[in-house]
Amino acid sequence: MTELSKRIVEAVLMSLGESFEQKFYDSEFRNCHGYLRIINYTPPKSVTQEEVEGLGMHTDMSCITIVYQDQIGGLQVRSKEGKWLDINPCEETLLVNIGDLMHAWSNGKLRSSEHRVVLKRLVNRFSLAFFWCFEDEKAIYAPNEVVGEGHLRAYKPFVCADYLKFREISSTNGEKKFEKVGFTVKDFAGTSTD
Ligand SMILES: O=C(O)CCC(=O)C(=O)O
Ligand SMILES: [Fe+2]
Repeated sequence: MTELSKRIVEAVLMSLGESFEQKFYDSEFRNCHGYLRIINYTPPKSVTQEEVEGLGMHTDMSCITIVYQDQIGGLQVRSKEGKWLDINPCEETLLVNIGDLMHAWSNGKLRSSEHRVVLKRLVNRFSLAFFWCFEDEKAIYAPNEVVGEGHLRAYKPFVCADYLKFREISSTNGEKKFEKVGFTVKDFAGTSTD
């Protein structure tokens, strides 16, 4: 997974600018680390509504997240226009989400994916999510070349661990957030109020 994450980050950097993977991989992403979350969703015994919340709407606190979901499906990603799109399970296919850390580092050029899990069937669902993150002590500051001439800086510099702490403290503690994303890096370090 480590090797795959590195390759994906390099590809993502290439998408931001010519030779950006050579310019920025070693200096910025060399000390990234990952952790794997194994999630088992047990549905309620009976449901009255069509869709049951499996995992509330959120953004990931990672640079990228690699997700495997089983054949049950249920993962949804929100489009820029606010429409929920089903990510249908596909054999031997992994999904990559951009997370908040990459969002801030890229000055918002790469959008942190807003996603959730809905349980549409009364069966167990299983997924694996591998979070690839900056080291805790890293100061996240979009390089000038990434921001680009004539563009405003959308995020103040911040230390990774401080953002993780902020999310922990401001998490909604079980409150329903199916339709609300909760706090993100915009609330923590955004320079504008929109
Ligand atoms: O279970 C899934 O498909 C997604 C899990 C997820 O988004 C997360 O753990 O952050
Ligand atoms: Fe997630």
